[in-house]
Amino acid sequence: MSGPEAFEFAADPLADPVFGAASAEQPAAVCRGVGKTYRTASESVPALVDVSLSIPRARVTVVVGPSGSGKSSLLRLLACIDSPDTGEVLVAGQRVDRLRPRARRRLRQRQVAYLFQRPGENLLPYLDAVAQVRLAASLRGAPVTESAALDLLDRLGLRERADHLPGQLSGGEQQRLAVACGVVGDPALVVADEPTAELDTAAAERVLTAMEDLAQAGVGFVLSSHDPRVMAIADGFVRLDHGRLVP
Ligand SMILES: Nc1ncnc2c1ncn2[C@@H]1O[C@H](COP(=O)(O)OP(=O)(O)OP(=O)(O)O)[C@@H](O)[C@H]1O
Repeated sequence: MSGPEAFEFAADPLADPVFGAASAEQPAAVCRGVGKTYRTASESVPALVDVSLSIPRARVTVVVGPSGSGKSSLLRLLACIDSPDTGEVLVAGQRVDRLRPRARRRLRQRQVAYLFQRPGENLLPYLDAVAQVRLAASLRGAPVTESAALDLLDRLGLRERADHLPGQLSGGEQQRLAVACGVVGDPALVVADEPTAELDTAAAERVLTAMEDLAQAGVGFVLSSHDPRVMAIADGFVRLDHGRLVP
């Protein structure tokens, strides 16, 4: 069989290994029976219904589905930005839904990177590229030397831009820099909602190649997209429709 396959997410997520110390075999994230409903004054919108899945490390997972199917809601839960109403979310083996706000922030800081669609929103305007990478690593509790930060920028084709501020970089370069900041310090998970939405074809392809390459080091990438170029780098898919997983 050729091409990416759906992971066996829904089959038996409870059969994952015991979630103790972080390990390469441990999934980057797991959802078990997750439900999320948005309540407004006039209605309740069930955005996710009984979602069980596992996001592996060292792979690119792409969340697909029609508009309003719950993709962004799922990514926000995985990124520890939001909490489920029912069920469990584990990131790097820790039950996110049980953590107090401070511990949840710490887990998010150490184990999760969230990339916004607009490249510039991922970066601090007053730091050059190498300083952005070093700050991201320090915030993750895993400081890196200037030379290690430069090596990472080199892998992303940004070595010559190391002393540039975000405003001096193209959108594609900014997004690759954001990917560098996302993966430095070895988080479990990099979450990106429509990461190529603001990029032209060439820039999108370079960002995606970088993600594909860096995933091999062990981080789990989870992306949502309607973009066939993003789907082309997927190792596996999560398909949603009306908030439910579809096979
Ligand atoms: N803050 C909110 N309050 C009320 N309803 C919301 C809120 N956020 C999302 N929803 C609703 O929840 C459902 C899922 O939304 P979500 O943004 O997760 O879908 P999506 O698949 O990411 O959509 P798109 O592809 O259009 O970005 C939709 O019906 C949406 O209208």
